[in-house]
Amino acid sequence: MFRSVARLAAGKHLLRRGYATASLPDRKVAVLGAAGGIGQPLALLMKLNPLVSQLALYDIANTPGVAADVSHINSRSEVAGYVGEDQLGQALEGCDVVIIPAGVPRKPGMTRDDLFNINAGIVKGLCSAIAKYCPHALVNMISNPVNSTVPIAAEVFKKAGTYDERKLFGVTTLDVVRAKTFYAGKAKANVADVNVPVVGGHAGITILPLFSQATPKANLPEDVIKALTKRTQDGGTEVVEAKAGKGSATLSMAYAGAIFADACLKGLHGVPDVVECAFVQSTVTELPFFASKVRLGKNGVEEVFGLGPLSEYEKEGLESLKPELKASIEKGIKFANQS
Ligand SMILES: NC(=O)C1=CN([C@@H]2O[C@H](COP(=O)(O)OP(=O)(O)OC[C@H]3O[C@@H](n4cnc5c(N)ncnc54)[C@H](O)[C@@H]3O)[C@@H](O)[C@H]2O)C=CC1
Ligand SMILES: O=C([O-])CC(=O)C(=O)O
Repeated sequence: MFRSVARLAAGKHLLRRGYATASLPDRKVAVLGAAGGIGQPLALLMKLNPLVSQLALYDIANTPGVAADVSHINSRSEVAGYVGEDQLGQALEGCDVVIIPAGVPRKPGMTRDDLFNINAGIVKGLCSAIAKYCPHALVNMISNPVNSTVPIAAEVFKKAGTYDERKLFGVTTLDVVRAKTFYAGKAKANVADVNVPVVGGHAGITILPLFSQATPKANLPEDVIKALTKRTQDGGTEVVEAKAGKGSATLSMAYAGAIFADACLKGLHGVPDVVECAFVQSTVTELPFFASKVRLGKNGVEEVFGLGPLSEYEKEGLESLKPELKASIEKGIKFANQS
């Protein structure tokens, strides 16, 4: 990701030794939940991103230490830690991008939806503050269940009169990261060259990798495609079980979150053809939110791409995921409007 920033800088004659970052615009990024398992490595990765000039690290506890630690890294951005609700406004003020990995993670035996009761309220509170302090920021929602937390955020923003569907994203990049890794292994391809779109949502069967569109092409047999699909859908559970009660994916999620935030920043910066999969407001199917490829630009989502040609297996997967995804979206909308 940072290689392409270097290319961008070089292309504009900004690069001599390292980044001529003084020529890059100011961009403030906040991480909400910055002291957590995802938040800490994500804070580190965002500190390394030359497109960030101010990095605000917010949590309900422990952010002063994380911020002091990360702030010693000799990269462009100024880091500040904010702790507790009293400081949330300051953390958010002037933000261009807000990344939300706040909330509880799964333990073995739980579904992402089992996190709803705690995380829905957390996300609702944070989004109310975003509507107040940085209503124009791009919001990258990581907190689970993403299939419900994104609709909750949309409802909160609608009520506040700040909703802009181009600026709200459920981060599904980890599904793409996993699909690429698993596909490269089976296709014997260089993982750096692999692309796999992943559409739908971010939980179990709602995660639909489109291996028929994977590049480079490998013509893998049907049973291998099915196993790859299942492994991608169960990728989160694989990590939850391996961590045996100590949480869910944090390091790979921080990596994925940093890739997606970087794409948002590149879009804001006017870099052309920035395309990532994300869970956004959508008319690609009859569901109001759906993950598919989106083009990012100066206003957030510039274009939501359709699904392209699907295999029979993917068509079946698409039909099977709709009822669950629809129910999760409706659950989020209902929660936001009743409480
Ligand atoms: N979208 C995705 O692909 C993925 C999403 N996740 C989700 O990300 C979330 C966070 O996971 P972890 O970092 O592992 O959990 P964690 O428990 O290690 O960290 C969560 C952090 O959120 C903080 N927090 C709680 N309430 C808060 C509030 N009101 N405001 C600000 N911060 C608050 C906690 O103090 C804690 O530091 C979970 O919901 C998890 O399911 C995890 C992996 C992948
Ligand atoms: O599985 C979980 O609970 C965390 C998550 O969303 C993922 O790793 O994809």
